[in-house]
Amino acid sequence: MRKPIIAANWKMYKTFDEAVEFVEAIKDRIPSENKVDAVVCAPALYLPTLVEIAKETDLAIGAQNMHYEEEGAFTGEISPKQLEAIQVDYVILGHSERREYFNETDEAVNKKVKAALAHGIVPIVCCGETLEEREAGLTEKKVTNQVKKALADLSPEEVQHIVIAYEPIWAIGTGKTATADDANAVCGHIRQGIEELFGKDVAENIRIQYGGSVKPENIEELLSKEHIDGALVGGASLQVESYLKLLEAGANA
Ligand SMILES: O=C(CO)COP(=O)(O)O
Repeated sequence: MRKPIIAANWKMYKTFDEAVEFVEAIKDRIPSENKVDAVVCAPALYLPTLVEIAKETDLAIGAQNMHYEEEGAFTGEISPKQLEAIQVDYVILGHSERREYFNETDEAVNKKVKAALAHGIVPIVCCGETLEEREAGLTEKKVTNQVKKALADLSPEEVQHIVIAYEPIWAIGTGKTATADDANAVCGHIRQGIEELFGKDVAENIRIQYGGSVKPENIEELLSKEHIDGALVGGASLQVESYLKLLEAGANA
């Protein structure tokens, strides 16, 4: 059985004080690490502080993006080496907002995935279709292709450490959730694609999250589905009680 992973993606929300207050408020209320992996992916400039506060608790801290180079003349960027040095555990890669607004390509995502793994950071690799693609019946093709390109040239051993997040773009921040059955079907296709590329064991072990308007009211049904192993949550991860309810659902799934 795959352990659920519930990750908050705070995006560009919260001031420093609000972020600190949030992590202080939840750090001793996280369900056991044996039952659920709890992650908060915060704006980069808060990471060292949040890692320090969350130390010796069951909460892990993640970044929302990174560059693939170790270091260099890349003004404004943050490297995997820098994240590793402050003990960041996870990094979200290839989020649709980064692909859309910052021109992130499948090729760049692939380089970032390799760089994260080389630095012991778990990549949460995002994929998902637009509404037009869904209506044209292209969902599975789009999503499996994104995953295939993100994981290009990796070994089965490397792939099993990765987390995939299926986030239909039309469901992000819109209040529209994919039905649990639809989300499960796409996650099942992703798993199938991974089996074809990396074998049955990897496909059975890799965790696939659903993201897109996940909230305490719908998470249980989503997590009850065979191929959904967690959630990547934006809006509903910004309030303490709401995030804790999501974690509870993960721990009980
Ligand atoms: O993009 C998301 C998480 O990465 C989903 O955001 P919402 O939960 O706000 O729809």
